[in-house]
Amino acid sequence: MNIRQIIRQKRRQLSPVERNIAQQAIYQQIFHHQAINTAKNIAIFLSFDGEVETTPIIEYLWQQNKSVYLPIIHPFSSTHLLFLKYTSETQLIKNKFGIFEPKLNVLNVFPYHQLDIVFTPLVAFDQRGYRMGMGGGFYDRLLANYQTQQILPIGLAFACQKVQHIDNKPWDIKLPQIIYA
Ligand SMILES: Nc1nc2c(c(=O)[nH]1)N(C=O)[C@@H](CNc1ccc(C(=O)N[C@@H](CCC(=O)O)C(=O)O)cc1)CN2
Ligand SMILES: Nc1ncnc2c1ncn2[C@@H]1O[C@H](COP(=O)(O)OP(=O)(O)OP(=O)(O)O)[C@@H](O)[C@H]1O
Repeated sequence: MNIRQIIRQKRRQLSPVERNIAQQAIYQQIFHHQAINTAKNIAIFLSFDGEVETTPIIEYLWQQNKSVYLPIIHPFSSTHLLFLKYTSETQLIKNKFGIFEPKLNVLNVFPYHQLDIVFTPLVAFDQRGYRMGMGGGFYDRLLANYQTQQILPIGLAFACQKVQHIDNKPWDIKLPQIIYA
């Protein structure tokens, strides 16, 4: 097994109690986070494969009148993501990876550079903020120029996903913040 598979398995194997305790601590950090509370347009993701459960975060953001967006795999350029507005009315369909995403309606596509916060999924991360994702390069491409666009990417993870050192490649982006517990 490679490191990606090992950490994915560790993440799936967290017990319900461990998962719950960690998630409550993560949610508390988010609910008290200055940049999140002052943001307007926030991209997040729907969890799969044992990722931190994002539904309570989304509920909180809706309550705070934030606009929430979810990634979809770009229909004509399958290496890129698009962000679509997510409301309680949004129709969800499973993408080719088995992850739920909003049904494409061009009216709901939101320009990436207008996002304030991008919650970023990850498989493994290190102290420096380097991350390893699912291997598609989606978030590395997406966030390549985040610093010039006033976007704040925030990684979300369990403590068991932290590793000593990510052997980072030239295209790997370093996350300025990772919320984990
Ligand atoms: N919740 C969530 N949504 C997300 C991501 C994520 O990491 N988490 N992504 C972050 O980039 C993108 C999806 N990236 C993915 C890349 C590879 C695989 C995957 O399971 N690959 C299979 C083999 C390929 C296949 O089935 O076609 C595997 O690893 O077994 C899944 C998602 C967009 N949406
Ligand atoms: N900024 C970029 N421009 C062009 N290609 C890129 C870029 N970032 C990543 N890639 C390509 O994507 C592929 C997958 O990258 P990598 O294994 O680092 O993905 P990952 O970080 O694990 O996945 P993700 O970002 O989707 O969570 C690499 O082969 C790389 O060539």
